[in-house]
Amino acid sequence: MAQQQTAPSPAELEFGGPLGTAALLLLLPLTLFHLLLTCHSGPCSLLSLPPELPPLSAFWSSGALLLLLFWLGFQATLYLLPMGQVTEGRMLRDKSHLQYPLNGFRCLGLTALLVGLGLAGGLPLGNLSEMLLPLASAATVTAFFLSLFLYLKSFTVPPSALAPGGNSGNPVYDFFLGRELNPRFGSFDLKYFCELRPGLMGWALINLALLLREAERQRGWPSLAMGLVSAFQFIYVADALWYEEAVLTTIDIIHDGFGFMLAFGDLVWVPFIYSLQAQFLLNHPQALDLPVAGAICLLKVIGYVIFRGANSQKNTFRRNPSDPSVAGLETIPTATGRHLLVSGWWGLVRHPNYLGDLIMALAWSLPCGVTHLLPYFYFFYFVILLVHREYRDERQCLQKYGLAWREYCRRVPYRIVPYIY
Ligand SMILES: NC(=O)C1=CN([C@@H]2O[C@H](COP(=O)(O)OP(=O)(O)OC[C@H]3O[C@@H](n4cnc5c(N)ncnc54)[C@H](OP(=O)(O)O)[C@@H]3O)[C@@H](O)[C@H]2O)C=CC1
Ligand SMILES: CC(C)CCC[C@@H](C)[C@H]1CC=C2C3=C(CC[C@@]21C)[C@@]1(C)CC[C@H](O)C(C)(C)[C@@H]1CC3
Repeated sequence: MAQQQTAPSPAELEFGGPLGTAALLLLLPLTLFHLLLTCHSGPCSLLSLPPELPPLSAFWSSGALLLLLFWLGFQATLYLLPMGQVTEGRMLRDKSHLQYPLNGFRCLGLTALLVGLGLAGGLPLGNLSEMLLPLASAATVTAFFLSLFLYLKSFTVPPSALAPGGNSGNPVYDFFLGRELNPRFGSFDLKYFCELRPGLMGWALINLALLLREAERQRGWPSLAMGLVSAFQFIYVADALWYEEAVLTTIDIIHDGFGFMLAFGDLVWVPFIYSLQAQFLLNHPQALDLPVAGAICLLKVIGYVIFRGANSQKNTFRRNPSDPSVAGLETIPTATGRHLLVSGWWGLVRHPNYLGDLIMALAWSLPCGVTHLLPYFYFFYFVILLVHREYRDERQCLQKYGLAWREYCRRVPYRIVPYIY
């Protein structure tokens, strides 16, 4: 029988409960626009207001909204193309499994091909770099309406389809966290689509537009710093789509509902905030020596090896514990029948994937030099996000695995950074 979903108690509410989430609903868009404006201002000071505000008309254009809707429709069409394999997600509370298409990398390839053809045909992609403000407004409005739709839709599904944490009964809190775990139209999975497609590829496209604009301004090649930032971040996007299946064992897919947090995160925060380093470099060019660039590349490789190794190891183990690549690892049995890895990457710290991601985040900021704080915004935000995420995950794992989780914490005492945290 399907297990009934009970509302979390006030002590279990996350992000500061209704008040905290109400504040975030306002603060997240404000931070976004503050950063976009600051990045384009001369002083580019993270801690003071941009010296002059553009007219209100600079924040909105119907052209930007149309472009955004076209992009979403285009990516949705690619998502629906019957290419590649289909895989099964984790067992749900009603004992069923959902099917997910694994065509993300091919969609990236097709998108790259069409953009390449467009550029060869004279597509002025660099112009996108001057449309970021109205595009970000259009994406914010879209994310808001999508979240409202998701919130209303969640009242039409059975309790077994709700996320463990998003049904407190408080409308603001539930709107923010998301009530339904896997909202779908037929086989079209809205959360899985948004998590990996329009935002991630949009981020890579914005970076490319900024790089092209910089190259145009310099009448030739982009700077080394811009080249490194764009290449590092493109690798991150391509990696996410190549290992698309691994997203099915992340917290976003297995635990969090689809609400404003993820809709805004996926469609707005990722493309417009994660491209801040490239935006900064277009407006504040930085010279980079080759040896420094080499050291930054090494840091990126170290981060990537840890990030990819840890995520793939956990994903393979969760999908097939007898796979030869993970079968020899030491594990702890839990009362749920699932085991916890206690050697390999997951024996180093309790969140080795966060460690690798943080190292990469630093490597994305360093090419921007050390004269400004703004390019490091992503790194500082990411430390806060991942520390908080780790804390949330620990709480959930303690609930899921009880004594076995305590034993894991005893055997692997550090959370993210060995011997430090
Ligand atoms: N760039 C960005 O903005 C962001 C990137 N990320 C990245 O996304 C990736 C996924 O992160 P996230 O979803 O937060 O968390 P994880 O992928 O680490 O998933 C956590 C889950 O993994 C399982 N798990 C934990 N420990 C073990 C163990 N020892 N053995 C086996 N399974 C274990 C548990 O689920 P269960 O036991 O139920 O399987 C736990 O709930 C990370 O690399 C992170 O850095 C995350 C957030 C933002
Ligand atoms: C601003 C809000 C308070 C928080 C928003 C958080 C979101 C931006 C992130 C939550 C988890 C994410 C993941 C990725 C992107 C950022 C968000 C949506 C991810 C798709 C990036 C690429 C990785 O390879 C991944 C492991 C697939 C990531 C999964 C989690």
